Amino acid sequence: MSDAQGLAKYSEAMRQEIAQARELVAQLHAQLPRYELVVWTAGNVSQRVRNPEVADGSADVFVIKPSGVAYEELTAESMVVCTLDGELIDGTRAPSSDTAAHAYTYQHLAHVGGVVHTHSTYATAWAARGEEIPCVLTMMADEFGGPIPVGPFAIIGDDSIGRGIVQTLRESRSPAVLMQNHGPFTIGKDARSAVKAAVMCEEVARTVHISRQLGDSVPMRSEDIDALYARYQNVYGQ
Ligand SMILES: O=C(CO)[C@@H](O)[C@H](O)COP(=O)(O)O
Repeated sequence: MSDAQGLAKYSEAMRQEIAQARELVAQLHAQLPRYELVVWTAGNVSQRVRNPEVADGSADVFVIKPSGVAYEELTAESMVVCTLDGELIDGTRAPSSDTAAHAYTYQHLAHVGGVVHTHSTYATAWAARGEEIPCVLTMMADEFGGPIPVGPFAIIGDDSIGRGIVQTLRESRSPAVLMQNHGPFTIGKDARSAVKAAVMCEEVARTVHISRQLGDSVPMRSEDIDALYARYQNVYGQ
């Protein structure tokens, strides 16, 4: 299942980048069950591969998992390659059912290099309530720069989910959005960063939920959130 030309129209350098992305995306998929962010075949990870021959990014592609394949069966070879229009250009199976959402996000957020979707329990419980996760932890200020916002309810099948992701994240520093009644989508400079955001999103969703059972959380000052975010994003681990 590929278009007539497949990857032949891309440079050798880009084909090597795509091969490396297949290896990486296959490995990163294993992190979703490892951190208990998905069950069965739910969830997906993708990474953009930029085409240096077209500066506006319109000729970029991305690597994503095939739809409905068990995590233990995912390999680099089984990963599929799509255009930013969501069209399959190389792969032996149909791409993820969330391909349109990933594609729309890459099309409209040029800085995004990786997208992840999970159904992690606590973050999805907040999504079921349509309630953003308030920024009441320094860990949230570090990673999300504020609350984790809720995106609109959208049914899979067209650009709706992608539009909801983009319109929500454009208004937030957060790399995670809780799509109402569905679950979290995360973005990053690459797929590994987006997977990290998905792991941290579930962690804080759980902690803040538990805190809520014990009483009211103590709000954080915006200036403290800003300072923590700036430190973590620009200094930590450098
Ligand atoms: O929530 C959804 C559908 O929006 C996905 O997480 C599916 O559960 C996984 O679909 P594939 O990536 O296997 O097509």
